[in-house]
Amino acid sequence: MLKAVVTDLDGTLTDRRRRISTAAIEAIRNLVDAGVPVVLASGNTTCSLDILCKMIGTDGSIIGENGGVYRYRFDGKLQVAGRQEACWDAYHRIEEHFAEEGKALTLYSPENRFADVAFARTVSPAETAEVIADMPVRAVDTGFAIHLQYDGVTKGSALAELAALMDLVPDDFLAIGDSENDTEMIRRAGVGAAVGNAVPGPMAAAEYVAEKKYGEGFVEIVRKYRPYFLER
Ligand SMILES: O=C(O)COP(=O)(O)O
Ligand SMILES: [Mg+2]
Repeated sequence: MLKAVVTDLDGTLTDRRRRISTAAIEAIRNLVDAGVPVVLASGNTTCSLDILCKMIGTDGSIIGENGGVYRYRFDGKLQVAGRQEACWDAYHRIEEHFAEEGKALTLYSPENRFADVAFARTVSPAETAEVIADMPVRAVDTGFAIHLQYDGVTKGSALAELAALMDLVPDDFLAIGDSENDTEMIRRAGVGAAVGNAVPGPMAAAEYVAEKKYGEGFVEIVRKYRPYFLER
């Protein structure tokens, strides 16, 4: 029996251009109205997730910064995991490395991040990962940005912590995603699923891969597993 949903945002509820699927929003509202909690789990910042939760109509439970922050409901305390200083050390080394090739990096909303460091995919994600291979920080390519995150911190580790705050366990969740940053969450959830546009990592970890892509894939997955939810 499933009790809650945890879903990625970019590439799962949105398309390549980050336009949100209205069908996916409807599917989330139907779940919420049936008493099924829906958690947004993203590489995005807390403030951007907050606006989305309000407008979609969830209770504000979120995982942000790829697991670096999480919070139960709007009025819960924001929990911060990992070590952002270590991510900044890694960032400075990457910055120097690419500066030698004449390439400057573009940071994404550093003023709103408490745990990770994110920047534009204007440099090779693989080369970025190599530059910091000996550091306790991983470079994660989401297809939308490159994120630097402290070892062991993932959407999956945050799911375990957040589930406890919700009086649940990861096994109670249906998890849905599309990118490398979703693999651990998909693996740890009771049921892990990937949308049709997913990259190989989360696809291999998923027990079900949707035929459809992006928001339509999300809706397909929710429909498939709807009978397994306990309505409250
Ligand atoms: O912030 C990103 O780079 C991607 O965000 P996502 O985890 O919602 O796909
Ligand atoms: Mg994504």
